[in-house]
This record gives sequence, C-alpha cells and structure tokens, in this order.
Amino acid sequence: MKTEELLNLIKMKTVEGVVPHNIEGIQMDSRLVQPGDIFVCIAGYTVDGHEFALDAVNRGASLIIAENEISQVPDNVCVVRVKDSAKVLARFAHHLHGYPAARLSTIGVTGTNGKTTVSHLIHELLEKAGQQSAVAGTLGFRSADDWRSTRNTTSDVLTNLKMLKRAAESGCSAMIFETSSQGLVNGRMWGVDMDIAVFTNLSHDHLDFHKSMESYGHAKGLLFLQLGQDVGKAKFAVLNQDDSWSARFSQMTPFETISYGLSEEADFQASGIRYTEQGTEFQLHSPEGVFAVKTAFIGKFNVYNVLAAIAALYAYGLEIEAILAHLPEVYPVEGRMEKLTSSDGPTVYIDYAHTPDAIKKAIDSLLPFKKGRLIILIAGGNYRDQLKRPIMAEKASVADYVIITTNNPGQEPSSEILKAYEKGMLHRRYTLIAERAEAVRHAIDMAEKDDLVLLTDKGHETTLLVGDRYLPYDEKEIVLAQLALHAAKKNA
Ligand SMILES: CC(=O)N[C@H]1[C@@H](OP(=O)(O)OP(=O)(O)OC[C@H]2O[C@@H](n3ccc(=O)[nH]c3=O)[C@H](O)[C@@H]2O)O[C@H](CO)[C@@H](O)[C@@H]1O[C@H](C)C(=O)N[C@@H](C)C(=O)N[C@H](CCC(=O)O)C(=O)O
Ligand SMILES: Nc1ncnc2c1ncn2[C@@H]1O[C@H](COP(=O)(O)OP(=O)(O)OP(=O)(O)O)[C@@H](O)[C@H]1O
Repeated sequence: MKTEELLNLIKMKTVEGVVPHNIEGIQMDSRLVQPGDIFVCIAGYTVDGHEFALDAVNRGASLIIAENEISQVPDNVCVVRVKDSAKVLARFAHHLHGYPAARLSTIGVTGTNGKTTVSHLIHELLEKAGQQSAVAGTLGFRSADDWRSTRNTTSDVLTNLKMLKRAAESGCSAMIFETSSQGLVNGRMWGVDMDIAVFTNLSHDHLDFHKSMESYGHAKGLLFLQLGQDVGKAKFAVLNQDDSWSARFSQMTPFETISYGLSEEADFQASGIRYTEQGTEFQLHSPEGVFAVKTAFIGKFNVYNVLAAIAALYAYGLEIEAILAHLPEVYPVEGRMEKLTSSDGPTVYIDYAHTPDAIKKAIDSLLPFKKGRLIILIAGGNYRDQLKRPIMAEKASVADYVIITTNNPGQEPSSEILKAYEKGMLHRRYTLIAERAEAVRHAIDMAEKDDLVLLTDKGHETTLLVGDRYLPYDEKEIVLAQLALHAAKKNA
C-alpha cells in the first residue's frame, strides 16, 4: 500500500527522514517485523516498545511510528511522531487489512462472569442453525475445525485483525468476541465496529488493575460505545435486566436495548425454573410468545447465560423456535461445572469460578442436589486482585468444608496467599494446603459417596505457574486418578 495513503489518515504528526513509497505490513512487536513493514512503538506495562525501534529497523522496518524521540535511526528510515501510537496502530492496521470487521456481523460479550459460556452458546447455536461462525476468547480462536490458542481473552488489535480476516475469508457470517475490561481499556478492540453488544453481569474482580468498581464498570461500558452512532444500521445492546449497571450501559448507545433476566420487565424472561443434576428447564417469555426451554447447563447463573445467548441470537435475526430447537444439543465448555463421578465415590465438579460472585453462584447451583456435605476448594495467586480473596472465602464458607490452596502462585509466597483467604473464613471447618494437586487429592480423599466436591479457579487450564515457569497440570486427570484410588480403597 502507498505510505502516503496511510499517513493521510492522521493529522497530528511530525515526519522525520525519508518516507518510503510503499509499505508491506504493520507490526507492534519488533520480533515479527519483515522488510518493508511499519513498526509501531507501544509503551507497555512491562517494557516500552520504543526501546525496540532499532531492533525493528535491523529487521527491515522502513517506517517507525513513535510517541517519543528515537535516536540512532539511520537516515533512510522514516520516523513519524504521533500523540498516541496505539490509536494510530488501530487506524493503520484496519485500513491496511481492508476493514474485515465490516464483512461479517460482530458480537461482543462483556461482563465479570459468563463471557466464555455466553460466547460459546451463541457460536454453537449459530452453527447449528446453519450459520458459519467464529469465536475468540479465553479458549482461543475457533472457527469450524480451526482452533488456535491466544495469549489473552481479548487479543491485541493485530491478532483480532488476523482472526477477523480468517473468519471472513472462510465464509463466516458472524464473529463473537469475548471482551475483557482490560482489553477494552487498552484499545485492543479499536476498529471493530460492533453490531451486537452483550452484557452478562458486573461484580468484584480485577480491582488490582481498575482500582475501583466505578472505573471497572466504565471499562465494561466501553463495549457499548463500540456500537457507534450510525443509527441507519440495525444494532443492539443486549442487557441483563437484573443488574443495575445495565441502565448505565443503555445510556451509552443510541441503539435498541433487548433485556433478559428473571424480573417481569425483561424482554426475555425465565419463569418456572426447574433445576436437575442433568440440566435446567424453564418457561421463556419472549417478544414472540411463551416457549418451553430445555438445556444441559445447570444452575441459576446459567439460566442468565442461556437467556443472554437467546436474546443475542434474536437480535442477530434468528427465530426463537429455531434457537430453542438446538439448545438441548449444546453442552458446557470444558472446566465449567464439569461433573466427574465414580461408582462409590463423591461427585466432583471442576469449575472456573474465580470471583466472589462466581463462587457464590457455583455453590448455589449445587445446593438443590446436596445429600451429604459440600466440600469446596478455593484458590488464587500471583498477586492477582488480592482484595477479592477474603470475600471469596466468605462466600465459600456456606460449604460444609473449605480447602484453601493456591492457583498459579507465580512469584507470590504461598503462605501469604493462604493467609489472605483464611481472613475471610466464617467458620473453622477448613484447612490450608499450599500445593494445588495435593489439595485436590485431599478434597476427594476426605469425601464420602453422597458428598459433593467443588474445585474452583482452574477450569480448563492445563498449566500451573510456579515461580516463573508454567508446569503441565491436568486437574481432570488428578481427579479421575484420585476417584479410582478412592474406589479401590472402598473395595479393598
Ligand atoms: C497488563 C496487560 O494488560 N498487559 C498486556 C499488554 O502487555 P504489556 O503492556 O506488558 O506489553 P509489553 O510486553 O510491555 O510490550 C510493550 C510493547 O513492546 C513490544 N515488544 C516487546 C518485546 C520485544 O522484544 N519487542 C517488542 O516490540 C510488544 O510487542 C509491545 O507492543 O499488551 C499485550 C498485547 O496486547 C497483552 O498480551 C498483555 O496482556 C497480559 C499477558 C495480561 O496478562 N493481561 C491481563 C491483565 C489481561 O488482559 N487479562 C484479560 C482477561 C481477564 C479476565 O477475563 O479474567 C485478557 O483479555 O486477557
Ligand atoms: N452468569 C454468571 N454469573 C455468575 N457466575 C457465572 C456466570 N457464568 C459463569 N459463571 C461462573 O464463572 C466461571 C467462569 O465462567 P466463564 O468462563 O463463562 O466466564 P468468563 O467471564 O469468560 O471468565 P474469564 O473471562 O475470566 O475467562 C464459571 O465457571 C462459573 O463458575
């Protein structure tokens, strides 16, 4: 592409050196630069991209976008000084790649809990309705049989563009993005003009990053600004009627709001809910009438997730009857209330609950089936949101027995992690076990046949960060081995 065409997109700039006639591509990581590329210097949280400008030049970058002065750049390389290089990155990259977001419907899902579940439900139901779809989030990028891991829940601008292009080129009519608050604040979604924005819920998390609930809520609200202002288009905000943040998010967009929840005011309302260990049934009150709903997802929080997905698909244009016809065939993703049993042992659930609200809701979802004790394992680590730890322990205290352990302790001393959780305990029926695998084995070992064991915080993850190393870790394998041992002991 002609360099001039790109440079004309921005006004506030100072151009130094020789402007190359054409440019080949654009990178924000010097290590990926190819000859003829633009390198954009981003001041990160751990390092400053400006420090890698010379590395990029050595790899063939012909144009550098920078906020600060770059010294020692050869005369044949052009340096364009701008106010905000992250914004320039988004504008240049989307222009260079031909705006792939405009070639399909984009659906963003935000909220503290439920993003992966709702995104997965929307993706699966679209596919079952015969619409090719792609999804990007905590579990990576997925489109048909193409499944790739990603570093973040919400990827950087360039990775998003790659995924969008792949989805558009393979014929997808929709792409769903899990949009984390950090991703929104860092502008990782800039340039993606959203068609449907979905909000699940907001509760305590990530306060190490956002500092207050007010700024955390503001960050989530940025998704609704990404619907834009072109009221000539059919766009929708799908909001949780029962979460008070929804009213504020509705004010951020001119587009129609479709609400869901358990309260009667919701456009998509669930009533007469019946919980079983196999799934959930309820009556759906919708703009198209009342329907019977059957799903394999358990617990009240999943009623919300299912309603959010139905409302989003209605906004997308599917008929409610068609959505519901396929719903019983959709199963939860790995590590979300995943049930593991053995003939004479306890029932074990592996779950990804890692916020106080998720712990409470995961427990609530199991209480209707509790015959014996409920044993819960809670954990955290790596200096992540330390304020939520005692609150998680407080919520976990509803269980009959609590095992406090670590998850991805990283560089943080395990004893400090355990102490922080211990502070929130409301009773003395708990134990502290620093090593996670040992804690999991202990939870199963102490359980009887009628007991329920809820293991939280690990979910689908397959590694454990200890020190600065990611070690292989498979919670499911540990559980199955321990259940087998439990059975062998019983039969001995
Ligand atoms: C704190 C934070 O948000 N960090 C994100 C940030 O990284 P960073 O600022 O540390 O980047 P950096 O390593 O300092 O590098 C700065 C610049 O120098 C460049 N560089 C670096 C090295 C080099 O040799 N050459 C070079 O050019 C880098 O490419 C980059 O452009 O930008 C990166 C690229 O977008 C992200 O991958 C990274 O997420 C890290 C891994 C992370 O853990 N983030 C968390 C807070 C997060 O965002 N989590 C949410 C999920 C939350 C949830 O739902 O639970 C998420 O969306 O993942
Ligand atoms: N609607 C909900 N309300 C409260 N808790 C929920 C809800 N949906 C899921 N959870 C809980 O949160 C955990 C994580 O679910 P999910 O992966 O769908 O959320 P997420 O927002 O994508 O999380 P993350 O962004 O951290 O990956 C689940 O294992 C469950 O315990």
